[in-house]
Amino acid sequence: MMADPKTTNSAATHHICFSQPYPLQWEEHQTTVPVRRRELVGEERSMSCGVRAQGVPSVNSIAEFIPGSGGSGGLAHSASTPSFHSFSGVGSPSLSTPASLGFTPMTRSSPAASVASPQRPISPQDSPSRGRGSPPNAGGQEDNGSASNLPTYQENVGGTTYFFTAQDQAPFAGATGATASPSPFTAAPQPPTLVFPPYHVLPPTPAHVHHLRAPANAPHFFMGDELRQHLLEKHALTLAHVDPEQFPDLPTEVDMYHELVPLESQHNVNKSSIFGYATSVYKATNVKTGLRYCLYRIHGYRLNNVKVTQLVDMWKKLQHSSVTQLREVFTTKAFSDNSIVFVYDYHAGAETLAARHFSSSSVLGTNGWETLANPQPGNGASESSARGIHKAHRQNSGSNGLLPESTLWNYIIQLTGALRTIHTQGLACRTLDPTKILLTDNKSRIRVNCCGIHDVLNFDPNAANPLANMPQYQQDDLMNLGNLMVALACNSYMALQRDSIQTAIELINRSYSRDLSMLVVCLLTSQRIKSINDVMPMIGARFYTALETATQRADVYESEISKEVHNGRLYRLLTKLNTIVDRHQLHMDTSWSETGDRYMLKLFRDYVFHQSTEDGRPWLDLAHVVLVLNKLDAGSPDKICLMSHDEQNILVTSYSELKRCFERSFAELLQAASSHKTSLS
Ligand SMILES: Nc1ncnc2c1ncn2[C@@H]1O[C@H](COP(=O)(O)OP(=O)(O)OP(=O)(O)O)[C@@H](O)[C@H]1O
Repeated sequence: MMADPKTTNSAATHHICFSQPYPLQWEEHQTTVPVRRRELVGEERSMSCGVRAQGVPSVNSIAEFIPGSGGSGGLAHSASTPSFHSFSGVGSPSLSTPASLGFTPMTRSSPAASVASPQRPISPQDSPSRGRGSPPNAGGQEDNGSASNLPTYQENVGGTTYFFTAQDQAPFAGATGATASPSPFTAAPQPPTLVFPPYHVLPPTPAHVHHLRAPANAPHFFMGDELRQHLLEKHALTLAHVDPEQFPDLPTEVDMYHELVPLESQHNVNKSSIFGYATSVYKATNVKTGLRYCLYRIHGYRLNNVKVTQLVDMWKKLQHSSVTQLREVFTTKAFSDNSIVFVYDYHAGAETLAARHFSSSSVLGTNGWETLANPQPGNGASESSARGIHKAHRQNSGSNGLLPESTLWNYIIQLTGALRTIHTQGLACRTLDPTKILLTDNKSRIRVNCCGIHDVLNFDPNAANPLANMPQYQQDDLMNLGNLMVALACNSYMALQRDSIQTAIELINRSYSRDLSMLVVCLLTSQRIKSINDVMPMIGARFYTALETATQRADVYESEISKEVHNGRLYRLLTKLNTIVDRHQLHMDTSWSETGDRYMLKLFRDYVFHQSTEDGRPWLDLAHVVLVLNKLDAGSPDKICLMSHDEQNILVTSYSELKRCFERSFAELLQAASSHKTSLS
């Protein structure tokens, strides 16, 4: 379907340039190209190649966007793709940051800031001009700031400094009789100039990430389902409340915390085997900051010496990614007793190692320990031993019901990292127990929990030096690490019983590499391991594996974030657009959203979201939405044809002009909003 060239007059096309000030009636801008179908709107791609944004669109180029005109029979714009090269001859639009549009930008760079004008490609050769006063360096090179932009050199001859350019150098050398030799000042080869896309578009997943995970159906515009699900679960848990009627004993406020949520199914009225007191754990919200914390309450404890604050302060300062951070300690009567509360960072969805690896029944039971400890013919571990596989290379894969060796090393590396920091600070962990180690972030991260509680509960006010026993406690940490590894490797607490430990070591010896069993034996006997630093050589190259895994994970996360960074920007754009379009009234003016800039934006909104195919079906194409919103955000000089609701007129404009309409309209809204506030106050 072609538009009739005869119906387009020059006066009308002049108005298309929008050189006249607003507000204008929309009819003043219109071309009088009659159209017959709603799908007639489209983008004028060809004009971006040479015609300036202020130029007059040719009738042919308008007709190019009429569906079917090219014989394709579909929507012309659905096939449109951005041509980054088409901007080179066109005046670059004045681009503004999202902040200038009124909202605080979330991203570091705005489309404008990061999109280099194609007319002045970014070159790393740029340097400050001499006029700015940077003194020339002897023998150095600097920009002379002249129009020719030739580099200037300096040379000191007999106390006189001569400045010359590379061009001058040959005659200069000749005049002084110097031998012609290759100049050390020869200008470096120019690196290729880069042409950046004129607006943000999401690049494909980086190849190194794509080939890492590569699920064939991974969403391209949004983060992967697995990560999304994981984050949503954490958000939900962080925001979860409990019905106060279900917990009538729960205080509404404890010190600076409220919205308490018990993290255990029932209060642990039995004394904790670790601390010797009854304990309760709650998620709570800080009243001032709204941040979520974990309150670890020790029932019926009366603090009677404030000297302990010295140790508490040391723990508060200690920071490590594998230690749950202690924030503060206070006593309270809010629970109708004397309780002491330790406030730690809250990690949504955290699970203890005990819950993960030793189910509640198996903590007391054997968890298959008997079978594993006394292998029968047919048991995988004994068979591999019989075949004489070299132990140094054997790695338990987990197929025999035991934990994979890689998991154990992963735990060892994180736990020894935590211990190293704790011991370096002169403290000791004292809680290396499966119930006091948290698994977070899809079970890949572990954190030592409840640090500092022992130090407070067992504080001796009469001790001259509260840190005097720390070396002994640090040795205990190493022993406890050995015990923890035995329990995890044997899949049972039973292995730690005095008469079982030898059998447990044999099982580890049979089922895991020699390195692992050596490490466990050394930890339990304190033979070769006198301090946590002695463990490091025994871990050896496995650090590289851990580093590699962490780096790969960081790569994947960065790739996922880069998808969402554009979504966040477009979300802000859409939010603003919707505050303008179809607004019922502004300053009691009910026609505000139907005239001038706002009318243009309304037609643009329809162009983005409400198009139909030739046979009347909704045309839904996310790529189209993303593309045109990006062009609007960057103020691209590309042309766009909008159609009136009565389908009688089309309007040719550019994204840069639409962006100006958008900014003016939103500024009006902002002004109206703030003036209203002033008048109210
Ligand atoms: N900092 C924290 N962030 C999130 N959840 C936590 C945090 N600390 C503890 N939890 C959760 O609270 C629950 C109870 O912790 P607790 O230390 O009491 O474990 P436990 O197995 O009940 O130990 P005990 O037998 O000594 O009472 C655990 O499920 C744990 O996941």
